[in-house]
Amino acid sequence: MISVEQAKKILAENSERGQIIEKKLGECLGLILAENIYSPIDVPSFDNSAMDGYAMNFDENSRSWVVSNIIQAGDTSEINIASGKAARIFTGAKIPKGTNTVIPQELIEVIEVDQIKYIGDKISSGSNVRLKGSQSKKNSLILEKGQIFGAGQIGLFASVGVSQVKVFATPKVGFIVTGNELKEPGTPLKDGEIYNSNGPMLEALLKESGVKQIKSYKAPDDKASLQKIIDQALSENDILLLSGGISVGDYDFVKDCLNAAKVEELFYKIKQRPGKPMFAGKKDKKMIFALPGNPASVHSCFIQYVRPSIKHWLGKTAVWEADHKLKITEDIPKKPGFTYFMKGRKVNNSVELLKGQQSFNLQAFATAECLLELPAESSEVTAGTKVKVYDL
Ligand SMILES: Nc1nc2c(c(=O)[nH]1)N[C@H]1C(S)=C(S)[C@@H](COP(=O)(O)OP(=O)(O)OC[C@H]3O[C@@H](n4cnc5c(N)ncnc54)[C@H](O)[C@@H]3O)O[C@H]1N2
Ligand code: MOO
Repeated sequence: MISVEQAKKILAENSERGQIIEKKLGECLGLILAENIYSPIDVPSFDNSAMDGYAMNFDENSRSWVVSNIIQAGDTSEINIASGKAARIFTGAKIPKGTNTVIPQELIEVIEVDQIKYIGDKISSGSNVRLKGSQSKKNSLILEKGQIFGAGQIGLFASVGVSQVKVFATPKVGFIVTGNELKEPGTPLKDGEIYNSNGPMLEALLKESGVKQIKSYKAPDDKASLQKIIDQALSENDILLLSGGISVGDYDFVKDCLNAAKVEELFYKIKQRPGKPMFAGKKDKKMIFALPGNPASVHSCFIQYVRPSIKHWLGKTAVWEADHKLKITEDIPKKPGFTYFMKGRKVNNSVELLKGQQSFNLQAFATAECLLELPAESSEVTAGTKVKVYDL
């Protein structure tokens, strides 16, 4: 049996990265940028007006002008404004030659149809002009690789005209739930049967982790059927998860079947609670995680081992570290020798333990915000001690 730290080290050394592929900007939400992006143009690409108003060559001594032109946003013609003249102009429209300033229309009095007068006192030369290149200079670095795509990044790239970028491909992930006792929610239960909660939970965890191609499989506790499904799922996916059947019972066939499928073992059994009998393996570049069937073990092991491996695949860095170190609000007794992962909630910059920590019990996950880690060596962790915290 290995420690949590050893298990994470082995996975960090063996995790794979997705291929670098080209994607249309509109398909990049949630993906990781795999190249530095330089602006192909100046943005704005021309000096333009920040206000609806009037453009003129402003100097402190002149306060009235004759309006000679009207310039709309999108007008591409070359317009020259003579000295003493002004142009009626609108937000986003190109600043015409011969002008350097825009006065908003609220500060202008129209004396006659084409005669205007400035009635304010705050305007100076250059006011309300958005200069060429003031957002992004041509050829300047606008985003470094490794950033995740959200609306902000997509908006920025669109503004400089980038329509296609290099990103890390997302993995195809399959998960197999094993167990004769499983029924789907929405169907009646016989005594001795339970609802399959791991399946829907794993699907949601995968989606939350940024996986887009997900296949689910179901296997009975029968070696030949399980073998067939494992072989099929291995051929169809980059990452394979299993729930259940990895412990020592007479019907726990997952490990034997993975061996038969030539999955190389990275580790089996971790000194942790919950999730002791977890298995991780590899076949070529495919990652395989067999998660102990108890639902809270599935969730906890996913957060500790599967999610970081997926994030690494997606191109993220520093995926194995805790998100915070926070004080616990109460004494927590524990047995030394095992790392504990416990469901908690953040309160005033500390973390509070939730009720219902058993590995069959999913209630705490409904209100949990994080997992807190109690170190293997300690026998009791006293209130006020800072512990590692992982956001859910
Ligand atoms: N003699 C021993 N027995 C057990 C040990 C041990 O060390 N020695 N370890 C225990 C621990 S810890 C865990 S965790 C479980 C892991 O067992 P398996 O991975 O073989 O899982 P199963 O036996 O198939 O199921 C365990 C439990 O979880 C329920 N389950 C399974 N799949 C689902 C699902 N999709 N949705 C909801 N619940 C599910 C299943 O009904 C069982 O109650 O082994 C302990 N035993
Ligand atoms: O450690 Mo096992 O994962 O249920 O309690």
